[in-house]
Amino acid sequence: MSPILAISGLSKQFGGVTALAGVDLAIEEGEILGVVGPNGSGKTTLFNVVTGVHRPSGGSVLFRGQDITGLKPHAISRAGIGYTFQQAMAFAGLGVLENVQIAGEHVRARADSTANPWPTPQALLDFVGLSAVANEKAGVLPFGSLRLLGLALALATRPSLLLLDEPAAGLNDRETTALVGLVRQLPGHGITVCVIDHDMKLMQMLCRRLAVLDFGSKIADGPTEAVLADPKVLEVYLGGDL
Ligand SMILES: Nc1ncnc2c1ncn2[C@@H]1O[C@H](COP(=O)(O)OP(=O)(O)OP(=O)(O)O)[C@@H](O)[C@H]1O
Repeated sequence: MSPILAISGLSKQFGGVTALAGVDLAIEEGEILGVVGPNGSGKTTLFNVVTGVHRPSGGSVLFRGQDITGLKPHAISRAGIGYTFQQAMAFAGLGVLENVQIAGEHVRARADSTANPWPTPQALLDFVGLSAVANEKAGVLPFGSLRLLGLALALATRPSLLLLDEPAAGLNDRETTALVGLVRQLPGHGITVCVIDHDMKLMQMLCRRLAVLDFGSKIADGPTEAVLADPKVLEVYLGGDL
């Protein structure tokens, strides 16, 4: 089967800084792929280029065979790629349920008419465990709940590929376990996942495959345990948190 996302030779320069130096990466339909690498290795830039936040300096991104390179974020979202940010992006003054309603409002009627696992905003809140605070203002939610709301907002756009940027940053162990439980269910609902995180325990729990970036280049890509034992990867993390 062809990959849901095929990234080829992707590069991005910021002035004299090479954030991505010709990355090839395929994300297979139905998998949870992890992307790791030291600070500044290009992980967030990779997501930002795929989602249209930044235009690449070179290379291409194919989503289900369609060239989406350099399209605007709204067009990429409409094509079916969702994204959660490191900072939760809810409207603080609006209710939790209202936020989910708004996020789902501009979703195109899907041509493939696949069943929606969460046909209402309320069903999405049930899924992420925030029903009890549906009518609270988003701005009063504790940090962990705000992250879950971020996940609900991304799912409300009905993505078939979801990119998660450090979804567990700042969460306690209980919240992280809850998040892992939710993310693991996504492939069963037809949603492929690609996740960036520094927490290798989290990545081992979530991902069967890891890709490793270093200075904007992919230095490893394969089964999680093999990648974490790869001397090239160990060297990059020497003295780090592996
Ligand atoms: N908007 C920007 N303008 C200039 N340089 C940038 C910009 N965004 C990223 N960079 C640079 O590109 C390189 C890659 O950054 P990026 O944020 O993608 O790394 P990262 O792997 O996500 O890091 P972290 O793990 O710390 O989040 C870094 O050298 C960074 O300083």
